[in-house]
Amino acid sequence: ISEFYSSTDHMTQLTDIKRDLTQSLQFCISSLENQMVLMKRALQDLDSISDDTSKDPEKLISNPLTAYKFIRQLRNVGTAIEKITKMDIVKALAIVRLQKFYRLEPKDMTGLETLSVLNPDECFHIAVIAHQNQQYCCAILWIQETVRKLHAGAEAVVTKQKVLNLLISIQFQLLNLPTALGVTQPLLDCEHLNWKPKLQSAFINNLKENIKNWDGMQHLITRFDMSSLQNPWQNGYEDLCRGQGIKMNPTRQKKLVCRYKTGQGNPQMMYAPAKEEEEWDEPLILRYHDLISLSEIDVLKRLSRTKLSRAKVSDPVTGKLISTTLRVSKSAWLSKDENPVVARVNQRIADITGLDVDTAEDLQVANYGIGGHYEPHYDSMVANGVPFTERRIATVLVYMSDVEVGGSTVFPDIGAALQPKIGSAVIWLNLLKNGEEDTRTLHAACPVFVGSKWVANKWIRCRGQEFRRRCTLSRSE
Ligand SMILES: O=C(O)CCC(=O)C(=O)O
Ligand SMILES: [Fe+2]
Repeated sequence: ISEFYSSTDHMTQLTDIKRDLTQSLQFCISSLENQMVLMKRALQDLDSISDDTSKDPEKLISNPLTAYKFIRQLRNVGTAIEKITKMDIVKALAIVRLQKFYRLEPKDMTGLETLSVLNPDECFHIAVIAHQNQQYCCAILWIQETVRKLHAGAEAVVTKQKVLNLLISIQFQLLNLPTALGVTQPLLDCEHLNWKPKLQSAFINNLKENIKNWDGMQHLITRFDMSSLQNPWQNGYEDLCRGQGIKMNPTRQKKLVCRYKTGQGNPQMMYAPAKEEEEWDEPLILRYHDLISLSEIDVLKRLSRTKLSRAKVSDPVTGKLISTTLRVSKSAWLSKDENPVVARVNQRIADITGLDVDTAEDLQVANYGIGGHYEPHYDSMVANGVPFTERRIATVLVYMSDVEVGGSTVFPDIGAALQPKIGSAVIWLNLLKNGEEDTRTLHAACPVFVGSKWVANKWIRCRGQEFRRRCTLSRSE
């Protein structure tokens, strides 16, 4: 301050500073007041859902729409705004992914549960997120839903202008000429050099026209054929997730059997035979029922909860672990020294496979939320260029939950789909007898639609199996 006294010029600067400070304070106060209003409203919203939440929290978060709504409401409370804002975008994106995947319209989704009906603002928010992610068809479907709700008289903050604005920009991006031209026509009349305000006013006039004809607008909002949402190179994978395209004829199916497996002289297996079921013949995929108990599952979940972090995949170019939308789940590694239950599960896997698990990777527990998935991939690590001994000869996938809807493990190449069943484990070999990758083992985890999916992976390596599963020079024998 003493520095400012030394010249009048600096004093005038002080008045500028005073003005700036006043303006910023006013701005802060008004935005805080706005936030207060939002927070009070959110509090009311939270109060109105608290009964359902405390009654059955799992149920609330296991439905894509109620989970999304819940997170939206939490976001408004104001604490950790940034973190929670990201979460509700992630949830909105998950809804868009599910919708594309299972070819659903918003009304099919909102019909899932009467509780979960979204308000027009929430529908519009999903439309905005879909638009930002270039999912134009989904965005239009959510605009339709917003319009439907506004027409039904639902209360909303979103204005008709906003909805139309978004619709028009999507129509442009989709090159939907009839609608797009309706907006651009007035622009052709602009002759003056000063084009920007003209352009804006033409746009706004057109918007006003549209708003006048709001009731007629519904017909302008075209209906979309959901089959156009299909992504051609994911064909088969998506079908299998929807329960279509399973390639198993009755003659083959009849040959699949169940048996009690007593092991080759393994005393553990003689006392407690494993319930083995053939899920698939070529290549062989086996399922072991009741491989782990509910209480063991509880322990594994508890051990991983504190450690769960976003699952990564290895970058095919650099080999580094990266997080991508190809794999959306959280995972944690559990070592056998951590808890006797981990060691016990490892031992049971050794017993049923007859393979050496001392050389295997730690147990990897994974949890998929709604929309969580893993796109088609191989587990073998052959493509990652790891030495032969480190390749994953076998995968043991333990299901630690049932999944209400979605979440199957599918094999697009062979047309197989495996349903998660709590306590059971499925097993397949990723390598042929000569050590090459068995390309039929390409597999994926379908997006979870309703529920939460828990699995544990045990990847068994080649090292240690030299005398248990001998190599050959040919592919099969
Ligand atoms: O969760 C599933 O169904 C499959 C998971 C999987 O393939 C993996 O983690 O490598
Ligand atoms: Fe896998």
